[in-house]
Amino acid sequence: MNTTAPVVQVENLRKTYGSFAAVDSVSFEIQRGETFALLGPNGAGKSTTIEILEGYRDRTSGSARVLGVDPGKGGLAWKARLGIVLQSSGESGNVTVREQLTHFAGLYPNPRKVDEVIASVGLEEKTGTLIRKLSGGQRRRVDVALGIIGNPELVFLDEPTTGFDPEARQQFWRLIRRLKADGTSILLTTHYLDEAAQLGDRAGVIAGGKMIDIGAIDELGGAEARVPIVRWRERGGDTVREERTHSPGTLVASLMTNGIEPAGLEVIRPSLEDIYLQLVADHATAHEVENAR
Ligand SMILES: Nc1ncnc2c1ncn2[C@@H]1O[C@H](COP(=O)(O)OP(=O)(O)OP(=O)(O)O)[C@@H](O)[C@H]1O
Repeated sequence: MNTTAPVVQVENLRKTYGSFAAVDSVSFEIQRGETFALLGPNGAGKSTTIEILEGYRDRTSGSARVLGVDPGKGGLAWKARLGIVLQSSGESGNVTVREQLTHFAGLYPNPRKVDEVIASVGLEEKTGTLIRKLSGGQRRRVDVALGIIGNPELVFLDEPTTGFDPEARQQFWRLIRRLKADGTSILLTTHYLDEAAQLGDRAGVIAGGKMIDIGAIDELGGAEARVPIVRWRERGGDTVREERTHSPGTLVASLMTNGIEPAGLEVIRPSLEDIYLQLVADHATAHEVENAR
């Protein structure tokens, strides 16, 4: 196993359906041990990209390597090194949680311990329950458990926490951090930007099949997108004032020297969600302008 080569290498990946490009010239890499979040609006091309990398979907053109192998040609030994949590689960079976996980553990050469995995997704109380009798969120936890039971080197998580309550989401984040600490590489898609910010090392934003930005989570959108906003009320007045500035301290100091005592002072840094929404909106505007030409 080459431990320095990227676990995922994608170059100019393209998937078309007739004249429609669902994925259009997408390139990115994921390094070993890295958590990479693929973000983007509904229909952007995230699942298509992931499904190509999982070997479930053919690509039209471009190159892809997953753990050094072309996913279109990956065999069983390659599949056993991957953990896959699909967007929608087919798990509604007439077997219990433990039976299902024990069955799947038996399919892998080096599985994790079933009880440990059940505990890590918080289903200890449900080990003997039929999967079809679980709630939607609990079933989703079974999907996640099935995705990691084989002790994979690389895990694909396609919207893993949809339907989780806040506590389950926190628990899931702890699980992902443990996987990360064990050196597992992760490709995650999520519509929860706080989830991407919590878990991701880097992220790529896809819109309309194209990668519109890629980078470290705390650098996405560039420095200008991260300028904080200072918001305050002038004492005695109701009007809320706000100003974008690179140096909030200097602004507040100058207000004070000018005799303005700012009440309810807040310094707001744009969240990943703010930055993401701006990126997607800018892309949509640019697209409209291009189409109008
Ligand atoms: N089999 C197919 N035939 C034609 N178009 C398809 C097919 N599968 C997907 N598409 C289209 O490709 C585009 C990308 O879909 P994809 O599922 O990759 O989006 P996504 O980013 O995962 O969206 P979501 O966030 O809603 O899951 C969509 O416009 C979708 O309608």
